[in-house]
Amino acid sequence: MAFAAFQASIMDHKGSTFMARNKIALIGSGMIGGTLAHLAGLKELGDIVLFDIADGIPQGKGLDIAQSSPVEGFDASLTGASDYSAIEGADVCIVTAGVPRKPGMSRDDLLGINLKVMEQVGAGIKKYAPNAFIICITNPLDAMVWALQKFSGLPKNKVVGMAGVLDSSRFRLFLSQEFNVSVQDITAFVLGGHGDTMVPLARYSTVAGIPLTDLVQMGWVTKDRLEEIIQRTRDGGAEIVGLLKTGSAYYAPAASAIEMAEAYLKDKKRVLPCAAHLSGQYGVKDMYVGVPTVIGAGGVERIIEIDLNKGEKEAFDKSVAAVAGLCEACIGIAPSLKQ
Ligand SMILES: NC(=O)c1ccc[n+]([C@@H]2O[C@H](COP(=O)([O-])OP(=O)(O)OC[C@H]3O[C@@H](n4cnc5c(N)ncnc54)[C@H](O)[C@@H]3O)[C@@H](O)[C@H]2O)c1
Ligand SMILES: O=C(O)C[C@H](O)C(=O)O
Repeated sequence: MAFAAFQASIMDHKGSTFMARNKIALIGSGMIGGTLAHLAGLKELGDIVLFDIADGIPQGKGLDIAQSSPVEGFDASLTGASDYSAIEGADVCIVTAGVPRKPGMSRDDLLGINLKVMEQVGAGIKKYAPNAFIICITNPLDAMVWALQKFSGLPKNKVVGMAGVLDSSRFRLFLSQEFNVSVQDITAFVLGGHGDTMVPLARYSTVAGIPLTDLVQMGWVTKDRLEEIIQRTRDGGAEIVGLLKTGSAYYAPAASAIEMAEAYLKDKKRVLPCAAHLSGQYGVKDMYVGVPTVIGAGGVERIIEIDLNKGEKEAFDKSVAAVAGLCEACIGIAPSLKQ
C-alpha cells in the first residue's frame, strides 16, 4: 500500500484501525481513461476518480464501470468529476488529458494543444495531489512528461512517462507471432523517445533468454525480416491510427500504464522501460527519454544504464536529439519551462 494510503489508515466501528484503499486519479476520461478505470477496477488497485473537462463523461463512465463490479466481483468506488478538488490526496495520477492524433498526423503535431493541457493538469496536481506518483501518457510523450514535471513541480522520480512498456509489448507480440512461441517467453527493450526514432534493441531482446541476434545466427529469422519487425514496432501507433481513423490505440496503452501503477502501489521493483528524467545518465541532462528503470514505492528508484554499441548509441542519440527539439519547441511556447 502506498504511503499516502497508509497515512489514511482509519478506525472501524469497533475501534480497530484498517487501511483505506489507494486512490487512483485518472486525469482525462476518454478512450484510455475509461479503459484505465475498468482495468484498475478489475485488478482492485484502489478507489478510482475519473476527471475530465467534458462534464458528464467521467461521471457516466464511472457509473457504468461501477455497475459491472457486482458481476465481476470487485470492490472499488468509482466517481467522476470536472473539478480538480476531486483528485485530492491521490496516490497515483495517470494523465491522458489532451487530444490524440488522426491519420496523416505525427504525434509531434499535438505539441501545441497538449502543452496547454499539461499546464492546467500540472497546476491541478500541484495543488491537490503533490504526493502522488504521476504517469503521463499524453503525446508527444517525452516532451509532455518533461513539461508536466516542470508545471507540477513534483519530484522528478515521481513523474514518469508511459511508452516503453507499450512499444516493447508490441515488439514482443510481433516476435511471438513470427516465432510461434508464447508472448510470455519473450522479453524486449525499446528505448529512446516515443516517436519515429524509437530504438528497439535486438541485442537485449530475447526468447527465453536467447538474444535475437543469436536467433538470427541460429536461422530462426533473417536479418531483413527482423528489421521489418523492428520497423513495424516503430510504426505500431500509426498502424492503429490508420485503422481506427478517429483516434489512437487505447487497450494496450492502458494495460501498460496499469502495469506501471501496480509496480508503484505494490512496491514490486519491476524493471520497466519508461520515459524517466535523466540527469547525466546516457550522457543526457534534464530530459525525459525512454530507458530501463526500476519502479517501486519510491517511484523511479533506479535508472539502469546498459551498454550500447556504436550503432545502438547513434540511434539512441538521434532519438534524444528529436526529443530535445520538442522540448525547445515547448520552451518557445511556454518560456517558464526553461529553468
Ligand atoms: N504514450 C503513449 O504510448 C500513448 C499511447 C496512446 C495514446 N497516447 C496519447 O494519449 C492521449 C489520450 O488519448 P485518448 O485515446 O484517451 O484520447 P481521447 O480523446 O479519447 O481522451 C482524451 C480526453 O482528454 C480530455 N481533455 C482534453 N483537454 C483536457 C483538459 N484540459 N483537462 C482535462 N481533460 C481534458 C478530453 O475531453 C478527452 O475525454 C493522446 O494525446 C494520445 O496521443 C499516448
Ligand atoms: O500513435 C499514437 O498516436 C498513439 C500512441 O503514441 C501509440 O503509440 O499508440
